[in-house]
Amino acid sequence: MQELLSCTNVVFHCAATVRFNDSLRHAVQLNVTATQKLLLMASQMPKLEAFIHISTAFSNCNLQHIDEVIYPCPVEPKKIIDSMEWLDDAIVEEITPKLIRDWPNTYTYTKALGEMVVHQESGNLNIAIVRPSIVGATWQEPFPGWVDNVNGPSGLIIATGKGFLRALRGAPMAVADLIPVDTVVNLTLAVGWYTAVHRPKSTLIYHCTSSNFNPCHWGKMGFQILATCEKIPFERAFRRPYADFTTNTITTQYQNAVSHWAPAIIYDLYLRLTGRKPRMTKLMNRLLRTVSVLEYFVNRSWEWSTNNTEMLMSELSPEDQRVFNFDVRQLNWLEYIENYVLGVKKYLLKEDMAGVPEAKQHLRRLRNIHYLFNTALFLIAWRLLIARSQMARNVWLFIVSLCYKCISYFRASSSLKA
Ligand SMILES: CCCCCCCCCCCCCCCCCCCCCCCC(=O)SCCNC(=O)CCNC(=O)[C@H](O)C(C)(C)COP(=O)(O)OP(=O)(O)OC[C@H]1O[C@@H](n2cnc3c(N)ncnc32)[C@H](O)[C@@H]1OP(=O)(O)O
Ligand SMILES: NC(=O)C1=CN([C@@H]2O[C@H](COP(=O)(O)OP(=O)(O)OC[C@H]3O[C@@H](n4cnc5c(N)ncnc54)[C@H](OP(=O)(O)O)[C@@H]3O)[C@@H](O)[C@H]2O)C=CC1
Repeated sequence: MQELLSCTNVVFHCAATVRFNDSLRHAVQLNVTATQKLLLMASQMPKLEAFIHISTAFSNCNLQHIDEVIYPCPVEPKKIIDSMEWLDDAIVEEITPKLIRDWPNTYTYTKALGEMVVHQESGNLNIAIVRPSIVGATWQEPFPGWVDNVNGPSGLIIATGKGFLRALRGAPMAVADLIPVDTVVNLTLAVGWYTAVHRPKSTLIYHCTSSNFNPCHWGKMGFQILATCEKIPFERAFRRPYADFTTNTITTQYQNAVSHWAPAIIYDLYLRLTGRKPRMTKLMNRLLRTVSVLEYFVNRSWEWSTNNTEMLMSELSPEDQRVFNFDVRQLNWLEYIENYVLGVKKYLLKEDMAGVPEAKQHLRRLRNIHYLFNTALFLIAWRLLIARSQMARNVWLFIVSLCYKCISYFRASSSLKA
C-alpha cells in the first residue's frame, strides 16, 4: 500500500463486475463502493498526475442520445451505498427493480452510480472518464482477432458457429456499436496522457464508440459471422451454422420451440437411449438465459456524441496517432468480423486450423442428416394426413396416377425412338 501511494503517477480504474444479472449488493460493492475507496486512496497519492475511470457507453442506456456529460441518478449513490449496509438480501432483491427503473440490469445502473461517485468525490484529482461501447476482439494489436473471454458478442459467436443459436430477437438495422479492445486501450492511454499533461479544468468524458465514425449494423455483422463460420467452420458443430433475427414475441417463441428446444430434447433422448448423460437441454437453457439478457442491446440504437474523442485525436502528433491509433474510420468491418470469428476459434475454443477439413466434412454429414430427417418427417406427416383426410387421399391418388402416366409416356416414347 505504501509503495502504491508513494509511487503511482496514473491510475486506470478498470476493475468491475460486468455480469448483467449480479445482485445489486455485489454490483454496488464492486462498481460503486470500490470506486469511492479508490478515489480516497488516489487522493493520498502525492505523485498522481491523472485518474482515468473506465465506465461504459451504456451507463445511460435508458437515454437514446448520450452526451459527454455525467447524468444525475434518481437516487444519490451515497444513499444506495448506505442502504446496502443495513438492508438484508431479501429486501435488496425486492427493491432492485424499483431502484434500477429503466436501466435494463444492475450492471449498467451501478456503472452510472460509479460515474456519479467520480463526479462527487473527485476533490482535487485530475480525472477523466472513458466510456467504451461493446468491446470486441483486437483490430490490429498484438494481432487481429485476439480475444480472451466470452463477454459481449464472443459467447454468441461460439453458440452460432457451433449451431446451437438459430434465432435471436434483434433488429438487423439497429446499430451494432462494437469497438475493438486495442482501440479502447489506445484511447485510454491517450486520455491518460492528455489529462496528465493538459490538466483540463473540468472532468472530460470520452465516448469510445464506433457508430459516429464508421457505423455497422447487427444484420451485416450476423451475415459476416455466418459467412465466416461456413468458410472456416468450428469443430464438432451440433448443427450447421444458420441463424436469423426474429422481430416479435410470437416468431421468437416459435423459433425457440422448433429450432432450439426440439433439437435439444431429441438429442438428449438419443443420448439417453445410447446410455449417455443428457446435457443439451441444460446447455440450451443457459444459452437462452444469456440471450435474454443480451438482446436488449441488439434491439435498440443509441447515438453518442464524440467531440472530446475527436479533439483528443487532433491533439496527438502524427506519430502518436499511428502508435495509439483509435481512429475507427479506417476499420473494415467485414475483415474485422472475419478475424474476430477466427480469433474466437483459435483463442477461446483452442481449435487448430489443421482441423478445418474435418470440420467441413462434419458439416456435410450434418447437412445430409438434416435432409434425411426432414424427408422422414415429411413422409410421416403425409402418411398421418392421408390416414385421416379423404381430400389428402384424393390428392395423393392424383399425384401417384400422374407420376404413373409420366413414366408410361417416357417409356413409350423411348421404345418408339429405339
Ligand atoms: C442476416 C443474417 C442474420 C444472422 C443472425 C446471426 C446471429 C449471430 C449472432 C450475432 C451475435 C450478436 C451478439 C450480440 C451481443 C450483444 C452484446 C451486447 C453487450 C452489451 C454490452 C454492454 C457493454 C458493457 O459495458 S458490459 C460487458 C459485457 N458483459 C457481458 O457480456 C456479461 C454477460 N454475462 C452475464 O451477464 C452473465 O454471465 C450471464 C447472465 C450471461 C450468465 O450469468 P449466470 O449467473 O447464469 O452465470 P455465470 O457464472 O456468469 O456464467 C455461466 C456460464 O455462461 C458463460 N457466459 C457468460 N457470459 C456469456 C456470454 N456473453 N455468452 C455466452 N456464455 C457466456 C460463462 O462463461 C459461464 O460458463 P461456464 O462454462 O459455466 O464457466
Ligand atoms: N467488456 C465490455 O464490453 C465492456 C467493458 N467495459 C468496462 O471495462 C472494464 C473491464 O471490463 P472487462 O475487461 O470486460 O471485464 P472483466 O470481467 O474481464 O475484467 C474485470 C476486471 O476487474 C477485476 N476485478 C473484479 N472484481 C475485482 C475485485 N473485487 N477486486 C479487484 N479486481 C477486481 C478483475 O480482476 P481478476 O481478473 O483478477 O478477476 C478483472 O481484471 C470494466 O470497468 C467494464 O465496466 C466497458 C464497456 C464495455
